[in-house]
Amino acid sequence: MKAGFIGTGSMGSILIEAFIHSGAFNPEQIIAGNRTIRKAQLLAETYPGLQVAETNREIVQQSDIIFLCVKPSEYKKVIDEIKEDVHSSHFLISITSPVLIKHLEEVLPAKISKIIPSITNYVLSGATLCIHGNRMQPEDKEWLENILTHISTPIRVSENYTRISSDLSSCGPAFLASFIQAFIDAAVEETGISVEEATLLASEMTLGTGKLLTTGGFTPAALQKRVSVPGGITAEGLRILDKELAGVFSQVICATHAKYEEDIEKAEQSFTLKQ
Ligand SMILES: NC(=O)C1=CN([C@@H]2O[C@H](COP(=O)(O)OP(=O)(O)OC[C@H]3O[C@@H](n4cnc5c(N)ncnc54)[C@H](O)[C@@H]3O)[C@@H](O)[C@H]2O)C=CC1
Ligand SMILES: O=C(O)[C@@H]1CCC=N1
Repeated sequence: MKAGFIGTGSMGSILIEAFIHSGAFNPEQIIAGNRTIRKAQLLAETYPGLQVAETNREIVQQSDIIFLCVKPSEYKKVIDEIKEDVHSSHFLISITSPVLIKHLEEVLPAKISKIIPSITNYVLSGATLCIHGNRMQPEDKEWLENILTHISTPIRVSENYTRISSDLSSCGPAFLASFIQAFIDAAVEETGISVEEATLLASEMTLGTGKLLTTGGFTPAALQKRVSVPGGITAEGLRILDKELAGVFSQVICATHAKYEEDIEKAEQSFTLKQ
């Protein structure tokens, strides 16, 4: 089986590296291309055997499964370029949330799924959201999710919940890192602890907390309760957080959803304009 990657920017590269490191694909099974070809060539230098394509058509012609890893604004252009080479036996995997599966199915005969990866997949962790199109048979869904299991926990979501699921799973690492950054900055400013030491402590804490919330059997609420010794110190800090963060995540979600609606509209226009 050959896997093709159109776009080797941030997420395309992360997926390729994660698939290789996890053993899901060996470099010889991968063909990749990018508008700035140097980015794909760098991957080939790191992973000998990985084939660099000069054109997107070449990627499609040589692949069984194609990962489309460009931004939504580039989708229509890429699809117009490759559509004659896409067959009903191809698997086409889109990794972007605002391009709806129905639009892709209207213009391409392939079996189509949308998967939303996360930077956490780089360390073979976190979720990959799976939204399968109508042509994906039960065995196709299982096959694709088996591949994704090498790098993540595949989780099926409804397309209606793509944005909020992606906020939690894919934007989440950046949101959490922003929270941790603020904690570290305050620690340094208030106490004089070194940035390095504060960062190490916060990072180890984050890893451990992630384990407690996944394999450790804790819910977020149970975890707060367990750490907050009655009459103790944690409760003093949580009191401030509860007060100051009230409503913050509602604002975050409203902002991501507003941008998402804008992107969906632009993507829809690109698909309906010049058919
Ligand atoms: N970065 C992240 O954590 C996540 C990103 N995504 C989605 O992945 C998609 C790509 O995002 P990034 O990789 O972060 O963006 P990026 O800008 O780093 O990568 C996109 C790549 O596509 C290439 N490209 C553009 N037009 C092309 C064309 N016609 N042919 C071939 N290559 C072309 C660009 O040169 C660039 O390297 C976005 O839709 C984003 O929403 C999804 C989940 C997480
Ligand atoms: O910022 C973005 O648009 C992408 C979507 C999910 C994570 N990064």
